[in-house]
Amino acid sequence: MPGISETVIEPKPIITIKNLRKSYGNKEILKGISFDVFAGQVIGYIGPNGAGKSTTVKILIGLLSDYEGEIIIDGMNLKDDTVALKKKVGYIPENAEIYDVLTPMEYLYFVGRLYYMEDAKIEDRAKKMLTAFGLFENRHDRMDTFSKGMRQKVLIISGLIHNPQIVFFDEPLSGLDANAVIIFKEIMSLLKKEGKTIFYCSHMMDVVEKVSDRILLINDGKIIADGSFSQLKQQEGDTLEKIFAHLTGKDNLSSVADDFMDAFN
Ligand SMILES: Nc1ncnc2c1ncn2[C@@H]1O[C@H](COP(=O)(O)OP(=O)(O)OP(=O)(O)O)[C@@H](O)[C@H]1O
Repeated sequence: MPGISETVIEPKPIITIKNLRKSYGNKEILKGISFDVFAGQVIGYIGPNGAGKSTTVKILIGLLSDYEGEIIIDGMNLKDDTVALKKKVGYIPENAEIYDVLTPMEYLYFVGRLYYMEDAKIEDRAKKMLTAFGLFENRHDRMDTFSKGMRQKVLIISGLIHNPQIVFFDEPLSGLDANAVIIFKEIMSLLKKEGKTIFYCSHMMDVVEKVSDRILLINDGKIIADGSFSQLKQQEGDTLEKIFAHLTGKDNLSSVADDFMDAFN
């Protein structure tokens, strides 16, 4: 209608990272990273080995505090390190030190209580989640008798049990069997439907391609690509694997394999 101006509401970022730098000793790992993440986005965070993915995630969840730059999560400065902020965030690492003398139920009680959850809620969620992953029968077995994949499932549950708003997955599929990977992908899309923000680091390009709204590629401590899979595809190549190889300067991977095999000659 003429004369009436529409107010455009800009989406507010749930995570803002400004000029993030991190060094180990003299070696600079993150070289000034800046980006916003918006509520409900599924971010695929990819990059070569040693690029700085886990370092970024460890900073964002408050595990590493000696960084430069500014990080705001849901309006709170990460440096303030509040309990309120911790409750909003879930973290699922690749291989965590799990207290494996405990049983899954004991461990999940331990984790749930750290988030001030009520015991009845912990019991209910733990049982349902263990059942979904086929571990209900093992709920009172010590985890030092578990396979790698069984432990990883408990780890996934422990990162989600408090129903966090923002979830960081760092290569969470490590050791999971094919069925568990399917369940995991389904869980990811259900978490997304619930409006969770997901930050997902992985080398499994096919999964990243499918689940991410937006892909960030980090190489040598800098973000070198940022866009949806279809945007990256238009610019760089037809599969995420090829885009990854191209942008990280590794278009000649088969000759690298030839060089490796040459060692036998
Ligand atoms: N505690 C540490 N002390 C010294 N250097 C470290 C430490 N942790 C990581 N690094 C170094 O920081 C760099 C980035 O490591 P990071 O684990 O963030 O990489 P990544 O992208 O997650 O790699 P990957 O895909 O192999 O898991 C690597 O060179 C690694 O050696």
